[in-house]
Amino acid sequence: MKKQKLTLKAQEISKHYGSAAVLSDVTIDLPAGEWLGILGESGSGKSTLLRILGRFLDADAGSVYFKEELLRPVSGELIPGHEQIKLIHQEFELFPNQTVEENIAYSLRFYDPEYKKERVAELLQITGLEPIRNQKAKLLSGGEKQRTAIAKSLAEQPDVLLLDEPFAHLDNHNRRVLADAIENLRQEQKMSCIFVTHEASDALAWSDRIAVLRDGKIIQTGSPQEVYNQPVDSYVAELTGDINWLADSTADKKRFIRPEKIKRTKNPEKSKWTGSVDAIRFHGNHWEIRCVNKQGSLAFYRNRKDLEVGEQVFLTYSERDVMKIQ
Ligand SMILES: Nc1ncnc2c1ncn2[C@@H]1O[C@H](COP(=O)(O)OP(=O)(O)OP(=O)(O)O)[C@@H](O)[C@H]1O
Repeated sequence: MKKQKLTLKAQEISKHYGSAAVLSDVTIDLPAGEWLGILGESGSGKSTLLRILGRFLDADAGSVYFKEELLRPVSGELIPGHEQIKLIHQEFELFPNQTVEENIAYSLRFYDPEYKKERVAELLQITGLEPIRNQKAKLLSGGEKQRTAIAKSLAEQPDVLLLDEPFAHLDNHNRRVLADAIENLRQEQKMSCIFVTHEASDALAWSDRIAVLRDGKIIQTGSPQEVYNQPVDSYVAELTGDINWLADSTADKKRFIRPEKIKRTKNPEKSKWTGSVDAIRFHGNHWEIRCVNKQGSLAFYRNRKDLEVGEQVFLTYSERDVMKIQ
């Protein structure tokens, strides 16, 4: 195992709002350079956790360390936050009447003008904002605001970036552009990042490691592949993708399989599941075929539409791909 120092460490963080527990004993390790995705449903406590990590909110119990330094409580301080940990809120906090370039340059107002100019140009390029550098912030789309806020927060090269739902409310085009900007950041800026999301596909695509947050508790941490292929329970299995419960599941041993692991066979002797097509749905890059028999239903994917509703199908899968949860 690689010996690596942590940039950020949160230890046994708990937080209540009134009598409601929002976070319970949350422990998070962020090694230098890692992108950690926190995946959880709406209301699971993601934003609260980010605000505690960014020093905008105090936990009721637990500690946050930045490179071995225990962070002081934030309440009572005039300016919350931390110089090396930048939190980008969902509201972005840009100056509406200033241009993209002016918003970014503001973060560097105490720097040498020559350096400021170079750094702003670099940030505009990394985040793909160069073509709209002179656009006023109030006229930007959601995705452009998001990228400007990221560029502004990166200006002083913080060690840790905290992103609250970076892809929320973006159309496909803006998601693509932001994704390219993030890829550039990962490669060129070498910073650590914690981002929270309720979209499994974003967490799976962008994280080195994922922590699944459910009702304020971390219930699984692992690589995207581990969380997807070896979920600790049916909640994580269903949160991270489509699943088919197999009819031989029992109360104390549930068995399920992802639709992409199921194959069609023309040979009835090789079939593990026989039924008829009940519905066909087009998803752009694949077709979802939903089949039924007396025991239940099963969905699988095809990359072309070679079946009709009502048609009989023989399906097979490898026992290796069946996931089992006690
Ligand atoms: N200032 C507050 N006072 C009281 N309750 C709050 C406060 N802030 C958040 N909550 C509650 O705490 C819970 C967790 O909120 P939080 O915003 O951290 O969740 P989230 O996972 O980020 O949700 P979303 O994905 O919808 O933004 C929610 O039930 C929310 O209503």
